[in-house]
Amino acid sequence: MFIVTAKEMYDIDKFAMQEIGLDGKLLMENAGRAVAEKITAMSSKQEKICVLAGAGNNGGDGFVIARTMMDQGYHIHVLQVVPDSKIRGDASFHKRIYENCGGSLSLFDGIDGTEVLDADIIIDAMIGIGVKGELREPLLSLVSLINQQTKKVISVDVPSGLPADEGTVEFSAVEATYTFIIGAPKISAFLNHTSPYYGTWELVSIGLPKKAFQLSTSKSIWNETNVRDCFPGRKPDDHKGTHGKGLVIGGCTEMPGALSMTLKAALRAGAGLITGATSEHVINRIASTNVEATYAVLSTTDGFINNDSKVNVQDYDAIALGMGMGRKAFTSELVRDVVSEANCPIIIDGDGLHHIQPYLTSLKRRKSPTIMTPHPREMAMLLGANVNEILVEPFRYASEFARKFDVYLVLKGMYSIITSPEGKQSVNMTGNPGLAKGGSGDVLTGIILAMIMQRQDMFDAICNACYVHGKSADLLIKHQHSHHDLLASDVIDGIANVYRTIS
Ligand SMILES: NC(=O)C1=CN([C@@H]2O[C@H](COP(=O)(O)OP(=O)(O)OC[C@H]3O[C@@H](n4cnc5c(N)ncnc54)[C@H](O)[C@@H]3O)[C@@H](O)[C@H]2O)[C@@H](O)CC1
Ligand SMILES: Nc1ncnc2c1ncn2[C@@H]1O[C@H](COP(=O)(O)OP(=O)(O)O)[C@@H](O)[C@H]1O
Ligand SMILES: [K+]
Repeated sequence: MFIVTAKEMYDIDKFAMQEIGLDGKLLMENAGRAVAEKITAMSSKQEKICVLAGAGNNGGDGFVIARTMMDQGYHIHVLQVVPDSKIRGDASFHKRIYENCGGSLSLFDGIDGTEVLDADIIIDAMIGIGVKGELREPLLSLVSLINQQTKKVISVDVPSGLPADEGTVEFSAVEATYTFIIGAPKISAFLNHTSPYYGTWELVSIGLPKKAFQLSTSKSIWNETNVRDCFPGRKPDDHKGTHGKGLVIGGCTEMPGALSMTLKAALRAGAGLITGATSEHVINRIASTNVEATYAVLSTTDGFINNDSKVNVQDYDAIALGMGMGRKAFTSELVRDVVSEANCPIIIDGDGLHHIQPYLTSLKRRKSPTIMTPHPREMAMLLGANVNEILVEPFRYASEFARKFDVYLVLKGMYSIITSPEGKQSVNMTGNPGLAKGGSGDVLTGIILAMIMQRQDMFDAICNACYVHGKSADLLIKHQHSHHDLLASDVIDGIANVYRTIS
C-alpha cells in the first residue's frame, strides 16, 4: 500500500487523467461511490445524515456520496459550507447531478449549524488534501461545533483542516470517528500529532493505476503480503551456517539483560549461530539462560567493556552493536573500531548510537551496509535536534539522515519508519503500546540481526523484522497478555506464533 504527500497525490491524479485518460468526473464518481458503500455498511436508514460539502473536489466527493446514499433510501441532507459561486470544476458537475436527482441541500449560514446539531451522522467532505494554512471562518467555528458533538463523524479522504503532509503543528481540524482515505494514505495518517484526527481509517480504491503510484512515490506500508512475498524459507539441506553467524556486542554489569534479549531474539528469529561478546561478569550472569549462544570475553574497566581485548569481527555474517554497553568514553573507541574494521553488515542500537555520533561521517566509508535503529530521542541526539522537531517531520529527517550517511535507518515509534540509503521508505503498522517497555528495542535488534543473515534483500529483511516484532506483540495482546503486563521477553517467545502464521 503506497503512502503519499499531497503533491504526490496530485501528480498521481494528473498522470491518471492526462497520461492514462481517466476522466476526473469518473474518479470522483468512483471515490464517492466507494466511500458511500463503506458508510452504508455502518449506518441505518433511520439515522439522519448530514453531508458537509466544500468547494473543491473533496466537496465533489461529498455530493456523489449524498446522491448514492439518497438513491438507496438513506435520510440525507447536504449542507454546503461555501457560497455557490465558489463551487468549481468536477464538484460543480456532481452538485448539479445531485440537485437534478432532487437531493436536499442548504447553505451554511455561518451562524447556528442546526443541520449539524440535528444529524445522527456527519459526513465531512469540506476539505481534503487541498487545505492551505489554518482554517478560515466560518469553517473554523463549524469544525469546533462538530468536535463538541459526540456523534459519529466520518471524514472523506482527510479530516477537514488537517494537513496531508508532515511539518505543520498549528491547525484546527475535524476529529473524525472514521476516515475513508481515497487512493492512498497521506503522511499525516502516520504522525503522532496528526494520526488521532483520522480516528479509525480505511483505504478505498478508486481505480488509480498502480503505475501512477510507482512513478510518483517511494513510500509504502509494509504489510503481511509484503512479508509473505519475501519471507526466507528453509531448505531440507540447510545447515546452521546457511542461516548466518552473528555477533552481538554489548552489555555491562548494570545492564546484562539487554544483551541477553538480543541474543535470544536473534536465535528465536532464525539465526544459525550467535555469539555474545561482553564482559566475563555478564557472561556468567546470562549464559545459563542463553545456552544456545556462544560467548567471547571482552576486557572491562569498572564493569564496562573497553577496547583493550580487540574484538575479532572478521568471522561473522553480521554484527549487532550497542545494547546495554553503557556510555563510557572508552567504549566509544571499541564502537569506532568495530564499525571501521568489520566487513559485514552492522546494526547499531541503543548506547552504540551515542558512541557512533561523533563518527557518523565514517559510516559512508563502510563497504557493507550499516543499519541504525534509533527511537526519536536517539534520533534527536544523532542530529543535534529537538525531539519534537523529529516527531513533526519524521519522514523528512529519516530520509535526509539515511541518504547523508548512507545507512538503513529504523526510526522507531508507534509507526516505525524504515528508510534505505536511497531514500525508499516503508512504514510498519504492527505493534502496540505493550511494546513501550524497556527491552523491546533490544528484541527488535536481535530479530533484525537474524533476518539480514537469511538470504533476503537488506531493506526487505529489516522491514520483515519490524513486522515480526510488532506482530508478535499484537498476537500476544490478542490471546494471552495485556498492554500492561507484556514483557520484552514475551515478545521473543511470541515470534513462534508469527512464524507459524506466515511460513
Ligand atoms: N481527480 C479527482 O477528482 C479526485 C479528487 N479527490 C478528492 O479531491 C480532494 C482534493 O481536492 P481539491 O484539490 O479540490 O482540494 P480540496 O477540496 O481538498 O480543498 C480545496 C478547497 O478548500 C478550501 N480551503 C483550503 N484551505 C482552506 C482553509 N484554510 N480554510 C478554509 N477553506 C480552505 C479552498 O478554498 C478550496 O475550496 C481530495 O482530498 C479528494 O477528496 C479524490 O477523490 C481523488 C480523485
Ligand atoms: N505504542 C507503541 N506502538 C507500537 N510499537 C511501539 C510502541 N511503543 C514502542 N514500540 C516499539 O517498541 C520498540 C521500543 O524500542 P526502544 O525504545 O529502543 O526500547 P528499549 O530501548 O527499551 O529496548 C520499538 O520497536 C518501537 O517501535
Ligand atoms: K474531508
